[in-house]
Amino acid sequence: MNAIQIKNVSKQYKDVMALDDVSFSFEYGKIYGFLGRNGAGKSTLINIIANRIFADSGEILIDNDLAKENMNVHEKIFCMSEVDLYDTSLKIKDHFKWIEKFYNSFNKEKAFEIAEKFNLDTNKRFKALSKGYQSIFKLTVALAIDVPYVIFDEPVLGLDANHRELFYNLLLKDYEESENTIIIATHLIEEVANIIEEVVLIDKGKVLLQSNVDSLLEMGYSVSGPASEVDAYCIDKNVIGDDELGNLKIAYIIGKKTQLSKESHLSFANMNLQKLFVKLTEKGGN
Ligand SMILES: Nc1ncnc2c1ncn2[C@@H]1O[C@H](COP(=O)(O)OP(=O)(O)OP(=O)(O)O)[C@@H](O)[C@H]1O
Repeated sequence: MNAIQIKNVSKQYKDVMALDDVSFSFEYGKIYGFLGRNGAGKSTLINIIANRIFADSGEILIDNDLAKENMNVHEKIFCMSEVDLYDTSLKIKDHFKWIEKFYNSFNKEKAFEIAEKFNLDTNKRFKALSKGYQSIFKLTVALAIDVPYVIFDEPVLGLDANHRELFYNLLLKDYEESENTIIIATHLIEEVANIIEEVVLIDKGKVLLQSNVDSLLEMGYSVSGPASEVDAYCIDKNVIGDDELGNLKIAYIIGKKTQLSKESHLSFANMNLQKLFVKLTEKGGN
């Protein structure tokens, strides 16, 4: 079922076409990776879905209702983004009290529980938090709001590895319990590869690819071993990238695996999705 339908949406900033006739749908109850390089148009589309800015043309439907300036629709969506919408001089615990007044679906007790898991000091003022903890506060709010559509724009920027893992674990636990639609916009595919089911890849304002993760992984594979053997194996293959460490090499290949000889020292593994995306979006330079 199509939950969020994006129909022919365009948005131009002076000479930049941030979104160019974009059409696709986010289906109900899935976790999406909304991917693209810096400046691809991810935040622009999210801000249009969240009614923070308006498209020049096209429309967004949410559960078949037009989203533009429609409060009924927007009670179904929460968007955690980098934009600071919070009063920076307020203490975190007071933010939770305010948010509870504005959002029926905000569970304050749950927010305090999540804050404790992250060791977020709720007696501190927002402006006194480190950059990482400011992000954690915003994630905490998003995780404590139970709406059908939750959008995260670069959620783990500034978080250390432990806090990233904690965030992903909490997100997955919520998802399993609620089956809400979750959209994670990021340029770090490998970060989210283990938790997302579907990928929408956007580049220069256009959708390049929409696929489920399993199909993407089936597009190719990686081969590793002694550099000279990897090079020999790759001669007639579609290699999209490689990494070397001393005499060892790993190459990323699009296509089907071919049989290795018994004497071979090579081994196969999954495609690296980040390499695949770099390849798919590399035309046009940096
Ligand atoms: N308010 C604005 N004024 C002018 N240009 C803008 C504005 N907002 C976005 N753009 C431009 O539109 C394009 C898309 O930007 P957008 O922020 O949507 O990309 P993004 O995919 O979210 O990138 P990032 O991962 O770097 O956040 C970029 O070229 C950007 O410079």
